[in-house]
Amino acid sequence: MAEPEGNSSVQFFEGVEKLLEIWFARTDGNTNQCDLRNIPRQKLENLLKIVRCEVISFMSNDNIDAYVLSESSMFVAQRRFILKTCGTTTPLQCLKPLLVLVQQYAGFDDVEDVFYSRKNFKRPDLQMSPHQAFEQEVALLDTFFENGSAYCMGAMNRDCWYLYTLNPLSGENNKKLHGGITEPDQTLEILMTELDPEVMSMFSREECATAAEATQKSGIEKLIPNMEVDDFLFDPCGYSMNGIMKNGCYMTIHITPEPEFSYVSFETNVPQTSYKDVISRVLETFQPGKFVLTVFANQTSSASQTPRELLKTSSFSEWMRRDIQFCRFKNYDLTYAFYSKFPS
Ligand SMILES: C[S@+](CC[C@H](N)C(=O)[O-])C[C@H]1O[C@@H](n2cnc3c(N)ncnc32)[C@H](O)[C@@H]1O
Repeated sequence: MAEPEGNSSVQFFEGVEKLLEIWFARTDGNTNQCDLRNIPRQKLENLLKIVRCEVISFMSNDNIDAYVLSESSMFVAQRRFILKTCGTTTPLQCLKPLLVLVQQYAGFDDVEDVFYSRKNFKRPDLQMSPHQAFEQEVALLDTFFENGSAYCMGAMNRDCWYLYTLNPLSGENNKKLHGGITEPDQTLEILMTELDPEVMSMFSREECATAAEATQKSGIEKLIPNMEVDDFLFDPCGYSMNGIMKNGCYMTIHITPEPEFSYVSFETNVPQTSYKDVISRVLETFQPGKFVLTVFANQTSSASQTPRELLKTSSFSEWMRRDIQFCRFKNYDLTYAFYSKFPS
């Protein structure tokens, strides 16, 4: 029989996030007057109550509103809504009120694309409905979206990554409305586990007095230059940060440092013709034992060559790689792979 994990005096925290990204549109194509940032702050805060988290910090520029949450982050741009939440939050429970708010305040009447994804939870038994199983999440998503398809990438009984996205068969009569996002778009995610305890100790009040100190000391501030940073250090440990650029690009990092269940996520939509250097810097900074890498890039993105590059054996050759795959969803290419350190 398996032994219970870790030190039972430490309260378990599920670092793995549920990531919901929705792109909105109008059936008549006229989106000039539409903007998700017209949704009043109080309405968004009410929405987050349903998700079981709250805003702890906020920054914005002309292109993006970025919220640090008690459980991860939310980004609101003109037509793209991103909600990334960890712990036992329930982001899919806010779908119905969100779609109402979007119509009422932002003026959109159509969903152009949806991406709901997450790694497998360490303790699915602690989650609340509909997040106890991916099948439950999919059943709920299917009640809102036509042409949604659900996938499990990796090993179903071990490390895996779930994805739900709109993927209509080409030639279906709704293709015109849901043809896909045409502006360049890309997202890199690195989901890391079994992290170096010395690195993780920096994300505690014992070692760093402020979030800014942790950001600087750990090297997070050098991962992607020219980011305006909003960071938060939890007590006694735990760290979250959002970074935004004037052009609306973002990065976000969340850290659960407890050695018994350490987890770090890194995500950015900054376009790069090669993500190799960013990925190397992230791995160097956090020193994980294992990680899942996912890269989405649509056809107009400068990152569309990523799959070819990640296939090269010289890329991350110091890591054992399992299950590298390429998939096409509408006009997006997805590359994903699972990596583990070679045993020393
Ligand atoms: C919100 S942060 C980052 C979560 C993120 N999804 C990740 O990558 O793990 C979670 C870390 O902060 C700690 N923490 C301390 N106080 C917390 C609070 N009030 N709410 C959420 N997390 C808190 C947790 O124990 C955990 O280590």
